[in-house]
Amino acid sequence: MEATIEVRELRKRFGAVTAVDGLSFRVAPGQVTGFVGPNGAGKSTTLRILLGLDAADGGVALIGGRPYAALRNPLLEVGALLDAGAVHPSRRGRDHLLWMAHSHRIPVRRVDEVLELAGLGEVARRRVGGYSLGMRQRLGIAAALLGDPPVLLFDEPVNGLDPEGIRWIRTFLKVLAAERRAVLVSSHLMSELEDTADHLIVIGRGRVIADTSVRELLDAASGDRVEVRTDERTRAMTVLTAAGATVAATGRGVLAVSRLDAERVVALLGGAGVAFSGVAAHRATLEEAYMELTRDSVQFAAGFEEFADEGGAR
Ligand SMILES: Nc1ncnc2c1ncn2[C@@H]1O[C@H](COP(=O)(O)OP(=O)(O)OP(=O)(O)O)[C@@H](O)[C@H]1O
Repeated sequence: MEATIEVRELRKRFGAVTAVDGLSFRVAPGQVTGFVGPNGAGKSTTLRILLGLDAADGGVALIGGRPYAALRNPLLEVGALLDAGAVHPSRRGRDHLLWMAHSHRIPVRRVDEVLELAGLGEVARRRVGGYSLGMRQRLGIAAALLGDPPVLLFDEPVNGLDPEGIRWIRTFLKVLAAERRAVLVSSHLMSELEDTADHLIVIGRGRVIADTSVRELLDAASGDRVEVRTDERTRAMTVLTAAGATVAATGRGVLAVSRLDAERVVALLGGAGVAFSGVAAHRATLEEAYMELTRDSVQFAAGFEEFADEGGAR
């Protein structure tokens, strides 16, 4: 099976709320693709439709070129982590996986393999009710990997994890992608995907805002700005503006210069005898780039309280 995820013109409404509004994107194998957007943007709904848990009102959602309902052996074709709290607390971790494996004719040896992969070997025979959130998250990931699927969907996998757990999941996602799987990971926080995602699909109000490599997004957000450190701000501003630059003071002793490259800035300041201690091209952070993209897409329309409630429940 082809390791791809594809969504075309996908639509979904819940009463008056349009959750997904003509969404189209394709996820390629071999890289971690971040699926990012503010709360309520439509990420979970899209993932649920991909997994056949919700029906779309229009468009298609395909795993390896086929809708979920048409997959012959779903566990072998797509793995997903949606809600790590879904396992019954009285059930033991290993038994939960054994039950899943049995119903899909997956050998018992694979159960122990994924328990080891997820770092759960030692607690596998304990009841899930006694697991920490991190352990439950790992169990969810072990379950997703049971059928060794080429396509993986993770909904907010680092939610509520401690720094060690977050580091573990990040590394794990990269390893899974390096094995040529298609890995789609949702998050409402860009910082969670920093250093992990190679590609980003940014959505807002159920629509794609950007479908871009992380590198391209950062390059675009960084623009042609140059930052200059100088104690002679007024003189520097005069010299640079006269040469056609737009200059703004961004902090104590720091000027942001647009429309001139770093080399020209150095030459102009040097030529005019203005002292400066540093000139550097500005690099936007992923968070800055994301804020810029989603500025107009944060959902206010449905009422603040509803979203505050939703946020509190997560
Ligand atoms: N079962 C449902 N019934 C009614 N409205 C729903 C339902 N599921 C989602 N919605 C609404 O659809 C919109 C999209 O929600 P969704 O959960 O897909 O967003 P999200 O991007 O995953 O958000 P978050 O980051 O908060 O998880 C929201 O306005 C939400 O309130």
